Amino acid sequence: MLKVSEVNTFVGKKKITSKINFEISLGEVVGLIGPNGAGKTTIMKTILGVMKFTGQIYLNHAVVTENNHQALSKVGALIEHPAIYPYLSGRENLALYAHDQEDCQQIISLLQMSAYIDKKCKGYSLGMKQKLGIAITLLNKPKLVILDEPLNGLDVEATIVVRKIIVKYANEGTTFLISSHILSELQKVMTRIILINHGEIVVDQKISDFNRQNRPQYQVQTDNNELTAQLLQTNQIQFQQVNDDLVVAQADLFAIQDLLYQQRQHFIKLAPIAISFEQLIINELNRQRGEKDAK
Ligand SMILES: Nc1ncnc2c1ncn2[C@@H]1O[C@H](COP(=O)(O)OP(=O)(O)OP(=O)(O)O)[C@@H](O)[C@H]1O
Repeated sequence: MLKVSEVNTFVGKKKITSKINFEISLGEVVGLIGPNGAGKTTIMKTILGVMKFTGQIYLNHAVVTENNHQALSKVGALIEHPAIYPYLSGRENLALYAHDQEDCQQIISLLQMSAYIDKKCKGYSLGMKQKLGIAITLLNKPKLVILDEPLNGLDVEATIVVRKIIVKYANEGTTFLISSHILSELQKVMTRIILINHGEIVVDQKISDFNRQNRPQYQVQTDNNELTAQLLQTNQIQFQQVNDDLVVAQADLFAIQDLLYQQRQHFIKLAPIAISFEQLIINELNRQRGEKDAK
């Protein structure tokens, strides 16, 4: 539904992003992740046709250019601060965009804004404004919703409410492109990760593949750890002894399983070593830096 092809974005003559290529399908929740200044907001603004760029962007096969925003009619976006009129109530702000009262009321209820939606926005807290900004993006059954740091200023309950509404809309076919530094939250909703660094995409994977690939080590115990250690040594399979566990590479698991079977030994423990999602991202960025330095 969204195709970004060979996109370079410029501010004046300065190139901000380079050769950006990705495609997003219906109902995907894509987490756009990367360090400060990596180019996440720039990519989002480029898709919205408000940056100078080369390359092609297609939304449902219709082309987006700096001058042609026709294709964006079914796109909701919240980038930086929500555009809210302070002297109107939340409901009046929503009414400026809403085509359908019922749709509008449902969003107010789902985002739990009923208690303050008829009050003037100038009295809203940061989190209340942020929720209203998110509500505006969800009006009129959008096909694509772009959210830049949507959890800014949200408390725990509001964060859960927003998470649930994202999952609900995605299940109904809305596609999301979300950037957030709160990785633990993003991890709960995203189906795909795009990791960007220095204006380039360095990872573009289904989240399940990313997690699987990055779980490289397992803790192993067998019914005779001592013999197993000797067996691994004899067969030149690398391992570390950590307390009662033998720590081995995921890549060696099948070979280890075969050896144990031949020797009539059995696993009594086989557990992936859990690495936090934050750590996985840091590891990946460090790996990229290492590769760059080696060039
Ligand atoms: N208007 C501008 N003029 C000059 N440089 C800009 C402009 N907008 C963005 N940049 C530069 O482009 C790069 C990417 O910025 P961008 O805001 O896209 O990063 P980001 O990944 O969203 O960062 P953050 O996580 O801090 O929000 C940065 O180096 C930034 O300084």
